[in-house]
Amino acid sequence: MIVPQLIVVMGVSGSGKSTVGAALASRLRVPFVDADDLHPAANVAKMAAGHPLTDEDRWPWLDRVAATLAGGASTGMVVACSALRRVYRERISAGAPGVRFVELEGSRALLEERMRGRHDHFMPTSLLDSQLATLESLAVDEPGIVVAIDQSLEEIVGTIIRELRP
Ligand SMILES: Nc1ncnc2c1ncn2[C@@H]1O[C@H](COP(=O)(O)OP(=O)(O)OP(=O)(O)O)[C@@H](O)[C@H]1O
Ligand SMILES: O=C(O)[C@H](O)[C@@H](O)[C@H](O)[C@H](O)CO
Repeated sequence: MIVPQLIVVMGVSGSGKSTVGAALASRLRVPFVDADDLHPAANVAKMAAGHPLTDEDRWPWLDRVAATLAGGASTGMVVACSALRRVYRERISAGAPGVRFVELEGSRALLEERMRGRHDHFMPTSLLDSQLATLESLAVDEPGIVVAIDQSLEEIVGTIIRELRP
């Protein structure tokens, strides 16, 4: 029997959440949602203007993320969502029981290079330091895995599928 999986691909801006999340969903044949598309317009405008989001900005958005995941419980779903702090992940897990997290981890230099390499994205590279300061890496008692981003997309997706086998 195929057990539907709920997976959040998380990490700071530029870590590859959207790219890895879409490829993972395609391999697993489940829907993919980018949490960037669930932000209220005000959040996107704030980030685009170079201001980091606050917890208050993020709570309603995290609840939308959780509700979206809960809606995918019968099919399985992959969502790309920064989920930077442990309390954010707990909020998502409360609304979408059974969700597991894949943290994409890389050096600051590589993250900056990848952010600078894209030209069609609202997120300014100047926000990378606040993203890193806010990040609480996945703890050993949280459900999920940490994957290094200094490898090919195929390697990253292969590792996730192997290690998160239901
Ligand atoms: N494994 C990889 N190898 C090489 N390039 C990669 C890899 N993963 C992602 N990239 C590239 O790095 C850039 C950042 O990736 P992506 O936009 O998916 O990150 P993100 O975490 O979704 O960012 P944001 O949170 O700002 O939306 C993109 O240009 C993407 O094509
Ligand atoms: O929690 C946050 O600060 C935001 O979700 C950001 O992480 C952005 O949405 C994303 O990284 C840019 O695409």
